[in-house]
Amino acid sequence: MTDAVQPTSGLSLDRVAFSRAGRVIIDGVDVTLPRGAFGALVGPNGAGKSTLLHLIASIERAASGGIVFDGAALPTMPRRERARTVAVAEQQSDTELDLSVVDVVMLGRTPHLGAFASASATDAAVVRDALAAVGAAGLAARRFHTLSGGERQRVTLARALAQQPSLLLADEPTNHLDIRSQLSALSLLAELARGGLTVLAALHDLGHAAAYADHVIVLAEGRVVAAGDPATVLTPELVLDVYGVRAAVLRHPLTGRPLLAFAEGSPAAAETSPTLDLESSL
Ligand SMILES: Nc1ncnc2c1ncn2[C@@H]1O[C@H](COP(=O)(O)OP(=O)(O)OP(=O)(O)O)[C@@H](O)[C@H]1O
Repeated sequence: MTDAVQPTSGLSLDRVAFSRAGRVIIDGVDVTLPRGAFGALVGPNGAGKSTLLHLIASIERAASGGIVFDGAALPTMPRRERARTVAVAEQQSDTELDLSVVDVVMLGRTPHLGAFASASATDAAVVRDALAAVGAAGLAARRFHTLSGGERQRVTLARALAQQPSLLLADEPTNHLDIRSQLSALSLLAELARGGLTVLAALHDLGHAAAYADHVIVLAEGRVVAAGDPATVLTPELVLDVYGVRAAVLRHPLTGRPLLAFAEGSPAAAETSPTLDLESSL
């Protein structure tokens, strides 16, 4: 099941394909994500999530297919314009950068600076706001390479936010974060999406996708096997098919959103893993 509706604005991928060393990694992927939506890209290890984000950001070039954002083809967009449009927060940030945190986040302002122009008070304010948004204001004066994994993750997200993009791609933005920071990062992304930013985040945690995303895209072996709203897509059958894991889908007692519980087991046992309403199951 894939979305058939083409949005007038937002992200649209049309039969995107990519191979590496003769092996097909992305195999005719269609994606539709309206502007201001928080999309979660999920799928098993090696499914092609990071590769797809790289193709959208033009870090790598698709062999074929269309990648369009707000009506403009991203791969052929002038580099500087693309850098003002799309930002990527990667999971593996440059750990050896011997720069202060403020300078790392200021790198996000590069596409907005004139040639040879130095950062303005506005740039400094954007950097400050980005650090505050990710809860990292207190790290501003630190050297980036001295930060912990979770601190780097937040600063990397701040650098992407400082770019003030219209499309934010985040590769496992909760990796390395403690539970409170995971939830803050996800609610920040959801809030930014409500403000009009289009967000596509590769997430491993299906529970996070269910709890925060407007739209879930499931990738397996380089293909989209399901896409749509979390409650429709994240079913026990889908989880079993794609991950080989039994799942029960409950209703979160605090938020009303889907809540997934997992168990290893045989497909036969999965027949007893229905979609449940937590309140009715208690
Ligand atoms: N540099 C490379 N050379 C050869 N194959 C690669 C390279 N990078 C990735 N691949 C392969 O491409 C496929 C997709 O990888 P990708 O990193 O996009 O998957 P992913 O869904 O992000 O995985 P994970 O959840 O493990 O991060 C995998 O089979 C991987 O082994």
